[in-house]
Order: sequence, then structure tokens, then C-alpha cells
Amino acid sequence: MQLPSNPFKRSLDGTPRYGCWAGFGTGYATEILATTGFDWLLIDGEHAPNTVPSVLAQLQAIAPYAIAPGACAPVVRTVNHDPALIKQLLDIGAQTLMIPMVDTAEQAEKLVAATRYPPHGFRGVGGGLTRATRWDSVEDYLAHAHEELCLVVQVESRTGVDNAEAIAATEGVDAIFVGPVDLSTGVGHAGNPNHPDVQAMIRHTLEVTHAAGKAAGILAPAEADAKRYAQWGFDFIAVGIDISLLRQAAVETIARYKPDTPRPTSSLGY
Ligand SMILES: O=C(O)C(=O)C[C@H](O)[C@@H](O)CO
Repeated sequence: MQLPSNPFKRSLDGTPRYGCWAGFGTGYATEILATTGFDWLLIDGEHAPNTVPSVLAQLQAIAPYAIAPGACAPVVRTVNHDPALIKQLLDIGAQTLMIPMVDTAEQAEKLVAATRYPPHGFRGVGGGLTRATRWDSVEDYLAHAHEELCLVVQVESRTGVDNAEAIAATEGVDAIFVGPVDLSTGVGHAGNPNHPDVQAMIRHTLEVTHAAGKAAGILAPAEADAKRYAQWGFDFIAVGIDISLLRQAAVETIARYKPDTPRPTSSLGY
């Protein structure tokens, strides 16, 4: 069979693509999201209770909905930069990886190398053991795998912003995703990603990313933020977090019957 094409990579054509964080760690919840019209889903291995098997279950759950037109594409976020974990996630068939906390071009280069087979990198060969090769039925997987991989690195610190131009220029990096919560927290504006200093850093990162010919993404659960970022030119925007959506709906539902129920506010600035 042919190497499966990567619907996320193919969708990055300058039209804003709207996604949702998938934080429940189950195929069942993520499949529900996949039916709702989001262009992409972030299976979060950094902060959600995910393991390699739970990510696999979610990739399998999304697969029927990841076919054009109207495809819903999976993006998998790792917990760290560990090449062994990256190898496992690629082997189970993740084609788009988002790596948190990338501060330098050197880190970005190592991450690219972790996704490439020798001589272009050091990814180990799983061959017929892996879903990525559809158990060795994909033609010439070793030669072509990288063509359908999409590497998204997160810039979410002052150092990352300072180095964003070099990170974006790194060959093999397809996109930069700004993490506004970590960025604002790290520069002394916890809970206020809309502080003018943070907004200037976000805009700078967007501009240098586009100047390098790469795509830029961001998390913006508040509608006004998402609309502003779309207007600025962000290519992919996470406009919801499933766990928050459930909680908000639950809080609003019970408040209709018990109006005195306290309504907690977000401490994250959205
Ligand atoms: O810094 C950010 O913003 C992100 O990277 C997203 C957060 O990790 C997200 O989990 C906040 O809910």
C-alpha cells in the first residue's frame, strides 16, 4: 500500500485551521471530538494522562475521520524531547508531532534527527512491527516516511522567542506552535497572555516563523484571542480544550437549577 498521507501537513495552506485539545486520554472521547468539525486534534502527551497505548487508541479512533474532504487530523504532543519516545510515537503511526519547550535551534535539529532514518538522522527501524509501516505493507517506507511527517516545535519561553528565527529556519521543522500559558508565566505575567509584552513576543514569533516559510500555531480558547490570532495570520489555532468544554458546560447546566453554585474562573487568562 501507499504511505498514508498526512492530513495535517496537507491542510497547512494559509487557511486558518481550527483545532481542539484532546485531554481525556481515551479513544472514545477523542472519537467524539473527531466527529464535530475540528480540523485537528491535539492528543496531549505532555499534561494529559496519556501513554503510548492510549495515544495509539486515539490515533485508531480518529483514523476514519482523518480522510479528506473535511478531515480531522491528529497531532500528538510528547512529554519531552526523548528520542526513544519519539520513535515509539512514530512507530504507532503518529505523523505529526508537537514537541514542547524548544528553546534553541540545536534542540530543534536533534528533534528532526530523531524523526529521520540514517543517514539523515538516528530513528531506529521498527519495520514490520509497526503500525506506521502498516506492518510492512507500505511500499518503501524507509525512503519516504519523512515526506509525510510534520514536526511542530513549541516556543514557550523568552529564550525560545529570542531564538525563534533560528528555530524556524531549522531544516525539517515544519511549524512553530506558541505556548501562551507557559510563555506568559515564564516572563512574569502568569495568567495574562494578553499582556502587551507577551503579545509582542507572540507576534514576533509569528513573523519570523512566516519569514522562514513555516507555519505558525497557537492555543487560544477565548474567542476574541482566536479571532485576533487568525487575523494576524496564524495558520492553526487550538480554540478549545475538551476538558474545559465539559467542565464549562457542566457548571453552566447545574447553575441553571442551582443558581448559588459558585462559578469558578480560569486562572490561565482565557
Ligand atoms: O503554554 C501553553 O499555552 C501550552 O503549551 C498549552 C498548555 O500546555 C495547555 O495545557 C494549557 O491548558
